[in-house]
Amino acid sequence: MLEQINGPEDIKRIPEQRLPQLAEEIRKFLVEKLSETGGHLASNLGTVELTIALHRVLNLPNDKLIWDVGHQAYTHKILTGRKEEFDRLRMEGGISGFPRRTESACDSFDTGHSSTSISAGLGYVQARDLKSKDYTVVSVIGDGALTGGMAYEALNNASNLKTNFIIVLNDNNMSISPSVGGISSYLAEMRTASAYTGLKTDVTTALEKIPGVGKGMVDAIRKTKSSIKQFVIPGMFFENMGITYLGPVDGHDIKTMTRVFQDARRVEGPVIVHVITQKGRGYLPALRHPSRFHGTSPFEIDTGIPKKHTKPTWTDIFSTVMRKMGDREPDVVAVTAAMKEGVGLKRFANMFPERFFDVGIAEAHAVTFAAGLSLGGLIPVVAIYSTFLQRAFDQIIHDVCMQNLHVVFAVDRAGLVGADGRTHQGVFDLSYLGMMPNMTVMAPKNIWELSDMMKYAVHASGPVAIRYPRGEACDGMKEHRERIEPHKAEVIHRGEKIAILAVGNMVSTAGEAVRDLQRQGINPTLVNMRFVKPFDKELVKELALSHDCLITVEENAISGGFGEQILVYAEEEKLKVEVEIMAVPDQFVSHGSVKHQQEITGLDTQGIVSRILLHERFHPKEKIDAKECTNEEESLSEEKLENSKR
Ligand SMILES: Cc1ncc(C[n+]2csc(CCOP(=O)(O)OP(=O)(O)O)c2C)c(N)n1
Ligand SMILES: CC(=O)[C@@H](O)[C@H](O)COP(=O)(O)O
Ligand SMILES: [Mg+2]
Repeated sequence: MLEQINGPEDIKRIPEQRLPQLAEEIRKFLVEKLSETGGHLASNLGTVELTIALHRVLNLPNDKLIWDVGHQAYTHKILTGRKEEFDRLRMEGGISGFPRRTESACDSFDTGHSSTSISAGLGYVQARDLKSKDYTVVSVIGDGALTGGMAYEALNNASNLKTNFIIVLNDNNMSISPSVGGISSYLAEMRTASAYTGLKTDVTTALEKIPGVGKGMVDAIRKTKSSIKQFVIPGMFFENMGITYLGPVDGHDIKTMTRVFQDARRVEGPVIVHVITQKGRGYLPALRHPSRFHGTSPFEIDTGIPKKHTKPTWTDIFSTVMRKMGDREPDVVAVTAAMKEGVGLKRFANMFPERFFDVGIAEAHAVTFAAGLSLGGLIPVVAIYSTFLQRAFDQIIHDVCMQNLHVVFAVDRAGLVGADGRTHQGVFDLSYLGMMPNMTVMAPKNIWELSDMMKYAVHASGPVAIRYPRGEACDGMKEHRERIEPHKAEVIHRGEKIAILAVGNMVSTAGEAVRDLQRQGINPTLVNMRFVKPFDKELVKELALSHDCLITVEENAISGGFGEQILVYAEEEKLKVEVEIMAVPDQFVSHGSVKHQQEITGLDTQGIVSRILLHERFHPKEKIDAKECTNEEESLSEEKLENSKR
């Protein structure tokens, strides 16, 4: 039946009784495709029927369907004519793992970060009404995403709306790990309440329909604040805010959901449809281990076991350091914003549950909460992905840096992240952290340095951030393990004329480039900066005197990054040295492998070599005389060329 689905209208042509079979075909398709490509499997297995029901009711692309986070929109992509693209899901040139307006007219809003869907949907609604347009707006938000503050700001704002706005709460009782906090308990209570009373749709609406009893009784119930009434009427929290509540509805029953969505379209005002789904449904390994299959690498279908065994990641090293730190440092506590597994705090959480805090998808709160922990005498280690820490920009400045509080930021996934693409690139942290007074920013070159930096950070004072990338950790350069001294860089190799100032993971890449260049008779100096802020000014000054050119290399946006700091410093100090910056150009970098992303941004070994070879004056004399130099510029791809011209 799946072959009949090639565009948004096709789902409406399938007879209703055949839809459950279609749902199973879609699940099989997803498991097969993702076993090869990897991707967000568990959430997508849970939203197959929900998506079918929504597509039966809505008219896309006229109606607007907004997926929160967007990691659960694979069935939506299949139903809107993109199933043939799944072989290249999240690969360079292939479809994104998230909704993209440039990919399809049926994608109404680009997502990737959590808890934005209600705000965006409400914006669409207000624009629709002001411009007298006629379309339905639906925001689909998960119970995990509903732990994010933005969702409440938007609900608060939506509550006095007089026209239709549908919010579907996709409740699978899971974030990446089990959902945490009060809202999770509240939703659990609603599920229990409905099971107890046997009520499957809106109680207040149902009562209103009873002649002679309805409205008065509903008003009385609405005014009552007793916990008994809360128990009897699921959704009272929303109803009290002026948002009609429908549900809970079985999120795998297409027929009932279709009916409820049709009802929801008739509500004049905001309406929440509470849908209960199962994360990982239909594939046993994902059902048993929904966190592990939240985002998966390619796996064997029979067992669910990953196809490729990887070396320890930077996150694994951080995880081990934190576990050991937990034993030795009783004041160290760990904070995550719903990413216990992702940031490697699971073992710490198991060993020191009272010193571990999962605050939900609430990065801004996590940081201010850590400020309080610090003032209370603890040493909080806040582990958040670089891209999500952007959410807490103001909190880091206002609540941590301004009070110069000792908070350690473990900034994971810093740099190019690969398959998640533009929404998740961690390429801004050196810029946004580097601009904050009092902040120390460090980046390790290898696993031992990450461990040493963590120890240094925990014993330091003031805010300290350590940034490290996604993926396999560098276990080379073990012989270079100088003690970490405040703000001091480490000279890896003394050469001449050119000095490469490399940051974090770029040190090993630059090391390879140096070896390559040495074979060509060029012998650059290589420095592991270690501290991006404050950086080693003494050394930079000394290198400026002894070299013609300083080349900075960082996996961060060019704007406001490390290179720009060096440039400004060189100007301020009137250093007679050329400064060149190698960094991520001023553009969003799409999904693909990290290797590809490094290539197109010029941040791979070859990119560094080519950049240095562009300077003919640094070539060995005999080579220039013999005119043996190849014109590297010609052999560069257009993208690389753009990059090297910067
Ligand atoms: C701001 C932000 N923080 C963290 C994440 C990482 N993240 C992606 S999905 C997810 C869990 C979402 O849970 P839910 O909305 O319930 O969807 P489910 O995975 O259960 O389908 C998290 C924490 C994110 N995308 N954005
Ligand atoms: C959708 C989302 O934001 C997360 O699931 C993210 O994709 C995880 O990324 P990692 O695979 O790097 O942990
Ligand atoms: Mg969920």
